[in-house]
Amino acid sequence: MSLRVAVIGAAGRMGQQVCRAVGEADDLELVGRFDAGDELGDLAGAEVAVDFTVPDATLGNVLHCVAQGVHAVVGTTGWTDESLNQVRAALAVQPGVGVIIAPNFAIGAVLTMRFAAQAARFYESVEVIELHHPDKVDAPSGTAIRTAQLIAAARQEAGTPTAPDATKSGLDGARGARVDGVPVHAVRLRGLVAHEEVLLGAVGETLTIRHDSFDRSSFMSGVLTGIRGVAGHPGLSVGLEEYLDL
Ligand SMILES: NC(=O)C1=CN([C@@H]2O[C@H](COP(=O)(O)OP(=O)(O)OC[C@H]3O[C@@H](n4cnc5c(N)ncnc54)[C@H](OP(=O)(O)O)[C@@H]3O)[C@@H](O)[C@H]2O)C=CC1
Ligand SMILES: O=C(O)C1=N[C@H](C(=O)O)C[C@H](O)C1
Repeated sequence: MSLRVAVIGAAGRMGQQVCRAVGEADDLELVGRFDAGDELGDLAGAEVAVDFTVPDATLGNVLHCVAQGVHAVVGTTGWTDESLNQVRAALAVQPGVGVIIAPNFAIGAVLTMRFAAQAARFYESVEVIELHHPDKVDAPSGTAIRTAQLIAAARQEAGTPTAPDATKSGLDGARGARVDGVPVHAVRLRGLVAHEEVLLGAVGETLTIRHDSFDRSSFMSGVLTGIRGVAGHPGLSVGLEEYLDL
């Protein structure tokens, strides 16, 4: 028997790819497509809903899914500690329901975050650069924010000193945005899809960890892992790594 799946944001760049990937999977059945303005209702009887919408809408969509007892696989960005806690509170009264919120479903991006966190304590300096298509509405990317948070946490745990930076004057924004103290720079360029570089520097050497998604098909294997795994992971999981044996 196939797992019934609904897609929210189905007409979007990611939503269209997810609908295709679900439609092509023998063990999954696409039962509903929802877009802006649609009533989610009972999510067309889906057991799992996938959300690739916009930061302003995703929390409401996920809370609706949880209230309906529908598992949720979420790729939309814009999550904060506060909105994640609202999901945890909703899940507390719906035992058995699973939600996975992952800033990036591409395996290379998951590994980049992991490798960057491993490397971070060995280098004096670290900066993150994310590069995306110019139709992206948020900056920096959710992946870059999460990468910087993981780097900062690893450095704090290891007692790594703050990275050196003698900048005293200059133009606003020239040093990027700070995420937990880590500089994050966002590039928007026609021709790109989704790319990230973590630059690490020590005396006499640098290490660059780079991931490139050249096509949105790169996210589909991870999304399908989320869809197939979410019922077996009740509660909130943040990051695809929680489903992988890393
Ligand atoms: N985790 C991951 O691996 C990835 C995450 N993303 C993230 O996914 C999100 C979507 O990206 P992308 O597909 O490129 O964006 P798009 O703008 O192409 O798609 C978003 C879709 O959601 C629709 N939408 C807006 N509001 C609602 C709502 N309230 N209910 C239902 N649908 C709604 C939009 O409709 P309309 O245009 O009519 O407003 C649009 O069709 C972004 O946050 C992006 O950062 C992207 C790629 C990979
Ligand atoms: O909007 C995108 O395209 C992407 N969004 C996600 C993010 O903000 O990290 C994931 C990936 O970078 C593509």
